[in-house]
Amino acid sequence: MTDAAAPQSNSAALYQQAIDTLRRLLDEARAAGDPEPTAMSLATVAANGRVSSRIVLLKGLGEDGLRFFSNYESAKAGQLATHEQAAVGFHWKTLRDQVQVRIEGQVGKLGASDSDAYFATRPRMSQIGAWASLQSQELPNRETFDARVAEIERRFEGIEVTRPPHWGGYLLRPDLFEFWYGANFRLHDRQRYECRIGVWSQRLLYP
Ligand SMILES: Cc1cc2nc3c(=O)[nH]c(=O)nc-3n(C[C@H](O)[C@H](O)[C@H](O)COP(=O)(O)O)c2cc1C
Repeated sequence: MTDAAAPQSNSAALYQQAIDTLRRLLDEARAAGDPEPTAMSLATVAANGRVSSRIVLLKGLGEDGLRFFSNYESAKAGQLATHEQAAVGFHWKTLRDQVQVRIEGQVGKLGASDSDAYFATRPRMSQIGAWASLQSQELPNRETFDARVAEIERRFEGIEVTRPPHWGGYLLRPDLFEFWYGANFRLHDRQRYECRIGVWSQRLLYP
C-alpha cells in the first residue's frame, strides 16, 4: 500500500522519490475518477499572522516544485509577497483508501515567459476573465463585472488576448512532503520527507 523507502543517506534521491510519488498519486487519482485531482488547498500567512486558505489548481509539477497561477493583486498574492512560506494540501477521496498529501515550502513568482506560455494555453474566456476580474477586491454588483467582461471582449475583438501584467504563475519549492495513506480503523500510514539545512530525510509518523 505504501511506497518503497529510499536509502536515508541519499538526500537528492529522497527528494526525487517524493516528487515521483506525488506525480504517481496525481496520475492514480485521475485514473480513480477524481473530478478535480489537481485541486489543492493553499494556505498563506498575512503580515499580522492571520492564515488564509483557498483552493487553486496545480498546473505543473517539475523537479523544481509545484506551479500554480493566480492574480498578482489578489489577497493571496499580497500574503505571499509578505511571507513566502506556504502550505498546500491534496485530498483524493476516490484513491485507494483515501490519500492526503501535504506540502510546505517557499513560494516565488514564475518568470514572465513561463506565465505567458501558460496563459496562451487557457481558453479565451478564461483569458478575458483574467483581465476582467479584480480578484479579491470588493465587487459592488454582478452587473459591474459583466460590464468589465464585455468591455475586455470588445478591446480584444479579433486579436489574441495577451497576458495581463497582474496575472501569472507561482512556484512552490517544497521543503516538506507528507504522504498520508488511509487504512482501516484509523491505523493510517504517514510518511514525511523533510529538508533541514539542505538535507532531505524521511521518517514515519504516528497517524
Ligand atoms: C476547484 C477550484 C479551483 C480554483 N483554481 C484557482 C486557481 O488555479 N487560481 C486562483 O487564483 N484561484 C482559483 N480558485 C479560486 C480560489 O479558491 C480563490 O477564490 C481565489 O483565488 C481568491 O483567493 P484570495 O482572495 O485568497 O486571493 C479556484 C477555486 C476552486 C473551487
